[in-house]
Amino acid sequence: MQMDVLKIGTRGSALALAQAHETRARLMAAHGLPEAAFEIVVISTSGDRIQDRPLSEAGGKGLFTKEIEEALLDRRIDIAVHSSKDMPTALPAGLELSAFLEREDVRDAFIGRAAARLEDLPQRAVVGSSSLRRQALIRRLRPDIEVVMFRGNVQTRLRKLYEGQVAGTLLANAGLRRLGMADVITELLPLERFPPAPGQGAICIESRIGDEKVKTMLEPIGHVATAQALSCERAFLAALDGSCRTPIAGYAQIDGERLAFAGMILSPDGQAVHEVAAEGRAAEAAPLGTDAGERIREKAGARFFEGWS
Ligand SMILES: NCc1[nH]cc(CCC(=O)O)c1CC(=O)O
Repeated sequence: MQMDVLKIGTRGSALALAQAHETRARLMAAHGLPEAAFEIVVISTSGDRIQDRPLSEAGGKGLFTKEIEEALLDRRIDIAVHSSKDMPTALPAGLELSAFLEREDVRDAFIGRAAARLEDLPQRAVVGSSSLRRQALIRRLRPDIEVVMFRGNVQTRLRKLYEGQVAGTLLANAGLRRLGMADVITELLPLERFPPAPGQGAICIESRIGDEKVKTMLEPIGHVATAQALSCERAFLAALDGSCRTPIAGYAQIDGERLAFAGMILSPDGQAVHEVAAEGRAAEAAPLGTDAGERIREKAGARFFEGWS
């Protein structure tokens, strides 16, 4: 019998390909299918092409997903594999996040050259990061440190580090692990002082709403607790209006039927910080996240989100 090939869309970066291969491996194992039952389709996105300015200025998160979502809608691919962290809260009509793979470790990793630990860096050391959240968290902890924009893929960033352009950089532990590069890490940063970005460490799969064949395929590889955590974190982000110039952290932990969420927003210099906590039933993940987002908005005041552009 002729079998349909499931087309898996992904960006072409090493991390994106690792995530697509992991998804394919899980689908093969869950369904006893050969590799030939899948085709990995690499799609270049505007986010991959823009290298000369911060993405938050060029249009933000959607830049990594637009062309891939067009391919989904045009049926050139059947599923798209993404880092949840890079997904906008609003998806195009007709598409949904239909599965989340079990989450990796969510912590940020420090890769230091001048010192193994971030807090042991010399005064006024230069650290590279293009994440608004990481920049603000570093400055909050060490106002003397100079944070410089640091873009490019993981390999490029590490080369710049070892060439001596910076004394250290921060990357997601999850990404380094998926690349088999966790050995470069010199410190795993504690969650309390370095709360992760919403979605960090979780691979999500996007597909067409109503595609029953895909839904059946994905069912066994989806992880319920990760989906609940992500539903809370994405609702939190959406309630903050996705104001992509504001550093935002948010992390939901699931323990059986219970969910605990911690959220934080910061000024870019790390000196103004607002925190929010929520606890409740995992089944109510989304309303808990929305409520946390509304509460932190209220605490901070509308002007907090306008002051930093
Ligand atoms: N914005 C790039 C991006 N998107 C997801 C990850 C890491 C992997 C993950 O969080 O799942 C990274 C790189 C990084 O932050 O180090």
